[in-house]
Amino acid sequence: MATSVQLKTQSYGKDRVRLVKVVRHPGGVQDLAELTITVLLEGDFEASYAQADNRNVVATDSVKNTIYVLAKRLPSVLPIENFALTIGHHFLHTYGHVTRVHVSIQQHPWNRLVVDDEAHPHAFTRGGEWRRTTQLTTDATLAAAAATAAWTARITSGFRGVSVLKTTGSSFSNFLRDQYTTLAETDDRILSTNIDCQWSLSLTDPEALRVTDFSHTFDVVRQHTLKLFAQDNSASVQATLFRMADVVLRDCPGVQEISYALPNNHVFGVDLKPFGLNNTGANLDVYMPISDPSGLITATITRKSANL
Ligand SMILES: O=c1[nH]c(=O)c2[nH]c(=O)[nH]c2[nH]1
Repeated sequence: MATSVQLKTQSYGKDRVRLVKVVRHPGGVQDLAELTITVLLEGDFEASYAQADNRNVVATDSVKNTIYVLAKRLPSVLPIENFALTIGHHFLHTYGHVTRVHVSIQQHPWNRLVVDDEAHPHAFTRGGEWRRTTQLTTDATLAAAAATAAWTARITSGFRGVSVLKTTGSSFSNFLRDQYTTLAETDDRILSTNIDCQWSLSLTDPEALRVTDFSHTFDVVRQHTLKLFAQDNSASVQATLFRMADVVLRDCPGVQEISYALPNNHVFGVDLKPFGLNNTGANLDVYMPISDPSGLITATITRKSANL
């Protein structure tokens, strides 16, 4: 039967693969990594959609198994960027009909428990709900075009869900006022957000990827972001976001561009006038956090190209 439709794009694989890897050092100290992983494949899979022909389909169950096998073979799954590179490399090279692999990894924080002032060798406490993240896309067609490189990859690093709040040092005024505006200007408010930050590194070849210290960059970007949040005399979430990006791009020459998504989790002063209480201005100290809706400020900041 002739058909007038065709597959435009596809990717498939396994989502939310959960993995814990323990590294046991001589002497009894053990390390722990907990990851959630997504692997999606692109390539010659049209027949599985259009002709119900599964011969080229690597079962998503096999994709999941492969992740565990690769984790077993490696001494460590950290840093997650290197594990993503191993996974991407594996699928691209094992299956000739796979032309592109997307790998996304989240690392859930576990900190060593401190017992009687000493770091415990094998007990941990969950370090909150934030996650370190990486996204990798590796592409065989690009590699073939480059001819010299065995393969190539685009990789981003980041973190999501880092919850921060400051009780002063934030204002919001001089914004557009029209018939829809009810918000009062403020020169002192609570600023609360969950930082979502992703950056890309300028990596040109597999060797650059291999020697990059992803964890050092992660530490520096996170520290700069949190320090700027605390110290900035914020005129708006937008202005603070831009300053965060500016300080990272100034101090990390390898970072090509950086994106933030910052919800503005509103925490408004409560009107206590009906109770004869002054809860405004210098007397404001009782607030009500609003769960929904929040503002959401997103931006990508990049380097100006040299010839601009
Ligand atoms: O920092 C802010 N930026 C906005 O765009 C905005 N809009 C709003 O209602 N409050 C705020 N705060």
